[in-house]
Amino acid sequence: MNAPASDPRMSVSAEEIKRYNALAATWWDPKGPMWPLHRLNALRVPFVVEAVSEHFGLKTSQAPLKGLTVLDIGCGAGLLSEAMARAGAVVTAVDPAQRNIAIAMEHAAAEDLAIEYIHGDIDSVAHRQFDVVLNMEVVEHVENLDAFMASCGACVAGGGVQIVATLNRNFKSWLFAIIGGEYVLRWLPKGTHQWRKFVTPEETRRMLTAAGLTPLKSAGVAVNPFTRSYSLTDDTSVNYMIVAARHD
Ligand SMILES: C[S@@+](CC[C@H](N)C(=O)[O-])C[C@H]1O[C@@H](n2cnc3c(N)ncnc32)[C@H](O)[C@@H]1O
Ligand SMILES: [Mg+2]
Repeated sequence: MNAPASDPRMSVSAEEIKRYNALAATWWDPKGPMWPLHRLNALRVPFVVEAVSEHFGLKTSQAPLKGLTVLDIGCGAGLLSEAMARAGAVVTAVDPAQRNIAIAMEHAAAEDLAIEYIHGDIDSVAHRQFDVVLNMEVVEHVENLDAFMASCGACVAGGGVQIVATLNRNFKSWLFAIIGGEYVLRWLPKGTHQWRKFVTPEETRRMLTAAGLTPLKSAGVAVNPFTRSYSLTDDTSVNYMIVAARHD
């Protein structure tokens, strides 16, 4: 965490952390600035639960992920972490924005959910392995991405999975996510995303493979600007998710 920004292994940008610390207080307000993430959660939680259950051959039940350890890297104030804990997983969640972790801890306590929250970066869990690593809506905010992805991959236990969700980098994603999302519809605060930090599915697959994982499947995520609802699609040209596994 304290390494200088020029350190080629350092994944955290001070500017990003400042932005996310400022958003922490309203993180859990479904009508506040984080509302798109709340909407997205409604789509991705069932996707994650299904992909993980399928991979581990688990039967769907009230606690479909019971017994699995999950790392939620870049957890924010815990939207996905809490959903995973409710699904029965043993959750460790890490974020470099101190205020996010404070809000996350407070919220989980009020919900009576036991989640291990850590203020730190991927290095704070480098010595540990998990059945599931969730790396969702984070990589487009990270410095030195290859090193970050190598560290995330190393946290996946043998037989485990990682799910990466991010934004593709092409003309359409610039138009939709930056111009549409930040300037026309103004769903996201201006400056939320830097287009050059978006990652193509090919780049994500290459980094997953370099970390010893095998990409299994991918899905696109579409958003309807009128209903503001998210849905799964085969089109990965803007938002997408990739599931990858480490063989035993
Ligand atoms: C768009 S939010 C996504 C939060 C959460 N993953 C979700 O999808 O609900 C991005 C999060 O990534 C965190 N972040 C930024 N840089 C990071 C880094 N280098 N390593 C881990 N997390 C980081 C931010 O603090 C922020 O909480
Ligand atoms: Mg983002």
